[in-house]
Amino acid sequence: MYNVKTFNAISQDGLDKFSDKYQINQIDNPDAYLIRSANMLDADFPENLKVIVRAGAGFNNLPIDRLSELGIAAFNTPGSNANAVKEVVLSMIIASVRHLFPVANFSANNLHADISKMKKIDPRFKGTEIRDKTLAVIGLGHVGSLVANAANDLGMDVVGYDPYLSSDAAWRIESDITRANTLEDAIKDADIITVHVPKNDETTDLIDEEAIKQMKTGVSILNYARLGIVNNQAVVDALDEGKVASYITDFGDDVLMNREDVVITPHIGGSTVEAEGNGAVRGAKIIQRYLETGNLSQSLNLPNMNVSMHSPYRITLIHKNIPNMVGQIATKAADNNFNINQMSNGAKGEMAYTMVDFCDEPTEQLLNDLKSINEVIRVRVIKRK
Ligand SMILES: NC(=O)c1ccc[n+]([C@@H]2O[C@H](COP(=O)([O-])OP(=O)(O)OC[C@H]3O[C@@H](n4cnc5c(N)ncnc54)[C@H](O)[C@@H]3O)[C@@H](O)[C@H]2O)c1
Ligand SMILES: O=C(O)CC[C@@H](O)C(=O)O
Repeated sequence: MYNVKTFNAISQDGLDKFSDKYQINQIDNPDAYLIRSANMLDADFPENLKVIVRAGAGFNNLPIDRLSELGIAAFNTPGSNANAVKEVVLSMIIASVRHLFPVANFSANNLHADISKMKKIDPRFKGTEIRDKTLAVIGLGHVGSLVANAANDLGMDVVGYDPYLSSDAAWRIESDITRANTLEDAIKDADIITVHVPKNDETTDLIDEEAIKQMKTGVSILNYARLGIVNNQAVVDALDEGKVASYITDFGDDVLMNREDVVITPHIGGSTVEAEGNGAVRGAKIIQRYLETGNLSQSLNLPNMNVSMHSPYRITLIHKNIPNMVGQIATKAADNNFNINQMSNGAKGEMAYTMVDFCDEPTEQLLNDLKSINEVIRVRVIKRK
């Protein structure tokens, strides 16, 4: 029996995907965590924990280096909620240029007023169209590429910026979208700018005072990525100066409160029934595959590995990516008189992962010998079903 602990509200669609070999939230020392936005940066992880899946895209709530040191495989589910974010971002762009929030507030507060007269005297009620306006999309991954394509289809002139664009993402982007070589090139002529990058050291304050200086007066900025990618104080100063017209974000902050030129949503970009279902289902599949076969793909800290299990026993080893690990592992097997049926190894950054398949059941002696190899972090035995 495997044990899974969940954090946050995990969609039942995902929980239903676990087979009857899994117990959910029954014990405190589980094999797997399935989480959403729960902050794990300072968490203590139970000794038995082997895998943690963040159902969603952003993984800045996971201490990836520490998880690697503990031999815990980490995953996210990028793309599972990208369509949800695309839809809310496009809604917000249109709501912004048509001033729909102040207009709706006005109507709600003036039920008995003569609205047609107010329409003539209040210039806020005349919006603009998005067609032929320039949209800069910063980050063209799962979310950014969908936003860029959809805005392009609605007649916007779209400029994308992503210095690390993957070839998969490049294929997804419509050919008439302009690709900028620098952030400045992307934002300088934009009427609207939307950020879709991960939060990390490089992207913290990506949109700061200097970046705002390079923008056109009257620009609108959207941040549905993470708090801190846009420097909120710089935006507030630019709103006060009239340089920025509006700021729309999924991440509240004291400096943004009580302003008519700011719209805040409470981190709901990926909160749709479909998106939460997608993330939880993917999470449940990742956990079962990793626990039952050792195979994995697109982990945040370990290499891809996909080898069918033809032998009755498999040992998986998480270790440092240094010379002669495979040699030492093979030698320990030979010293214990174990014949290797299959052996695979891969590396990702400083981490490496080796899977060794045997006909015979691994002995305590073999396992202890493997654990004793310097820089081996975790040794696990999997028995074929
Ligand atoms: N509001 C929400 O609920 C919500 C939902 C989903 C995602 N997000 C956030 O949006 C981010 C993007 O999600 P995604 O699914 O598109 O992720 P993704 O990994 O598919 O795409 C991120 C893209 O950003 C690019 N990038 C990285 N650094 C960059 C930089 N300095 N300048 C320009 N581009 C850069 C990458 O090359 C990649 O193509 C997530 O990391 C997450 O923080 C928020
Ligand atoms: O899990 C959530 O509610 C938000 C997810 C979103 O921020 C993400 O990064 O995928």
